[in-house]
Amino acid sequence: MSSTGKGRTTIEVGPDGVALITIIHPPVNSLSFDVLNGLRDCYEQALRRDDVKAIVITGAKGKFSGGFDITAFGGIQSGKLEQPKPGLISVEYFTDTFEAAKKPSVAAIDGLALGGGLEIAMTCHARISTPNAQLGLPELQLGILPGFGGTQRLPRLVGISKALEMMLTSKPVKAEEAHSLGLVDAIVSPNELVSTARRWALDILEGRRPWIISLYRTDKLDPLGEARDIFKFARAQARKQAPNYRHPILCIDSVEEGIVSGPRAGLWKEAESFKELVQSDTCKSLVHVFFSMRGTTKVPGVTDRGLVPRRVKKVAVLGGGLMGSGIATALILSNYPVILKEVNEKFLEAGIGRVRANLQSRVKKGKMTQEKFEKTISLLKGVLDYESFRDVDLVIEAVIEDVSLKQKIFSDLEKYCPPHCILSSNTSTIDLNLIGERSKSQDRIIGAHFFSPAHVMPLLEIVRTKTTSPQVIVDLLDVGTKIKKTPVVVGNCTGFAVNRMFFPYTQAAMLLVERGTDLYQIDKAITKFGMPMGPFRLADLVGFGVAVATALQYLENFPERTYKSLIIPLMQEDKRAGEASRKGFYLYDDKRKASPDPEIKNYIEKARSISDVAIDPKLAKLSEKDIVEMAFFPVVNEACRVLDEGIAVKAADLDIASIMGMGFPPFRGGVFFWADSLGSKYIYSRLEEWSRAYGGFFKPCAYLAERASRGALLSASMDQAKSRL
Ligand SMILES: C[C@H](O)CC(=O)SCCNC(=O)CCNC(=O)[C@H](O)C(C)(C)COP(=O)(O)OP(=O)(O)OC[C@H]1O[C@@H](n2cnc3c(N)ncnc32)[C@H](O)[C@@H]1OP(=O)(O)O
Repeated sequence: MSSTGKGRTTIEVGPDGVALITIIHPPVNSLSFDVLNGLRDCYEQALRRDDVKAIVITGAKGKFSGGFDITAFGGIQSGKLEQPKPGLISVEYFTDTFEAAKKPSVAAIDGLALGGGLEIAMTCHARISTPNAQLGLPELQLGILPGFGGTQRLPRLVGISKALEMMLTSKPVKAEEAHSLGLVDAIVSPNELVSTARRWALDILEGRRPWIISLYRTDKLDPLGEARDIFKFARAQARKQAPNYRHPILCIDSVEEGIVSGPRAGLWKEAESFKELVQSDTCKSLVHVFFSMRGTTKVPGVTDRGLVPRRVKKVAVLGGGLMGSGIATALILSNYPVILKEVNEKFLEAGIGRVRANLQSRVKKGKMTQEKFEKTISLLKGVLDYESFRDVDLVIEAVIEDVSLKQKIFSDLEKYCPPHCILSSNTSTIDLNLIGERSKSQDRIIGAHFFSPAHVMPLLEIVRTKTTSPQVIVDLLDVGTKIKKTPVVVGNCTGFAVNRMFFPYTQAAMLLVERGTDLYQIDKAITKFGMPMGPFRLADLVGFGVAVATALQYLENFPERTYKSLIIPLMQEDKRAGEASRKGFYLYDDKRKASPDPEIKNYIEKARSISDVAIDPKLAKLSEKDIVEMAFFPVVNEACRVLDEGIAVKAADLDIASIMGMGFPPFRGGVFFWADSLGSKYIYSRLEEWSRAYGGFFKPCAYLAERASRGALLSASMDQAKSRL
């Protein structure tokens, strides 16, 4: 096995005869190959030494282990790191060395025991944890399955159903639940952790406590017939929820193999599947997403200056509409006191009502207790004037998209808010320089663009102007993280990053329909590609009003590449406004179920004749692949412009923005990651071909042309791209 030179494992033998093995690999004690080899060496030493009677395994600095070292996947996938032969770690190390040892071992778990971390703990003969421990097998979120025996041991410790739930959702359980499930044997305070584990290990040795080998437990397993039903149900659910994923099915298969043919057969099945999945495109994409998500808070020239985020103690939200109330909900859910300002009692009441309803829906779903509801809503205060703005640290303006109204608000804010207060706008398209035109506080004006519904959607687009101070960006990044959003910092322009990328997608769909492609086929192909819904279903959901307002902004700013379609305006004339009016591209019943509407063809024909567009026989029978490419290559093209203009700092940020803001399938790694898997040359040549046939909308931008001419990656930074020459 190759070495990565990362992390180590120490062994210390106490006078009680217990060897304490500690995993040391900051920040999360991940299991690099060095750590895994070190662990085996420590175990072998402990087993060899006569002065060692029992073993305790723990992790340094309050973390047991965050699992296998995810940075090693890149090396394995590119061939730079040799992938160990199947079974080396799960069978030879974990099963035949650790678990089968003639000396008992106990895991002392503080903080995290995730993935391979929990898998080590499950090979021990008992597990003691602190109250704040979290235990789980989140491997599926990376496109793999637990590969160190987790698919075999977890079902035997907590039962098949619970184990499948934990693996398929990737959600960890907290110590208390782990204890009630039997995954943890005792919970003790952090300062008693290691001493309790030591005693426990000696108790096992001396027969005062049972010596349990998890792999061979059967008491929690359902009888075979019932188990088969559980597997059948789990497979059906997995296929329904993630039809593009193979790894959940392979995970279920491994668990089933262990139940049907015995745990050793299960271990081998798991090992073979792990080997296959590590090399899959899904794993490559999801690992890229994992690191890219963590990279969005690293902004050169901003987060590398040693600035410490200032504490935001009170926030004001202006406007209690859909966005404002969602934003207020997100803030109070993370314990920020919020004042919500509206223009009159009626609107204020409606705004507060929306926040209450957002929280109530959590109570109904069992995600929030009534007591917590009361406590959370008490953080919200409604106001009608600016008097209580004198001590706010952050304002988020979320009124309608009206430039002069926003300008007035920002000049008012300057009068009432303290000089340190961050002045942000939730605008989704309007240039921030325009909004702040009548204000002198240019350095503290920033965009805080949330996505609807704001208390649910995970992305926060932080928009900086040329004058926004780095301190203000750092402050908002901190608030974003605290309210559990993934913040992406972008530059100021019409539509910022997400909407700019998104716009050509809907336009391409309109262009295709006007030239003969079936709109329901388009939605079907795009959904199959992995988007949560197709462009037409989405336009219905968002509402045509929003679609038209955005289109106008684009037409004004990017006329050369805005495709003008009349389909939506014609539908609006007939009071079709999308799902809210029960009629859009689809018809909606009482349960919001969408069905195709035969009348749609009339609007399409009318739009075609007014615009003098003819049906193109090629486009009338496009393959699903072509539909996807014609809808998304214009998105790639726009993403290249966004990057080239410096609106985004790095391509990976746009990958995250596309996944979290547009719903781009995470298993494709984001818009750039996907584009690079196809190659810049190919994308360029197709866009060129379409731009000759269908006009400037498809014209590849200079950045794309330049990268294609060199065969360079679209995502590579300038330096990287040049070094490929
Ligand atoms: C064979 C086995 O079955 C396969 C496996 O074990 S696969 C790995 C399974 N484990 C996981 O999926 C856990 C992944 N990690 C996480 O979910 C979260 O990082 C966490 C809950 C451990 C910690 O979360 P949090 O405290 O918010 O810190 P977070 O910013 O995410 O991570 C801190 C740093 O540790 C890194 N890190 C976290 N887990 C890591 C891992 N398993 N390997 C390598 N690096 C890891 C992060 O990239 C980040 O690095 P950075 O500071 O350079 O950006």
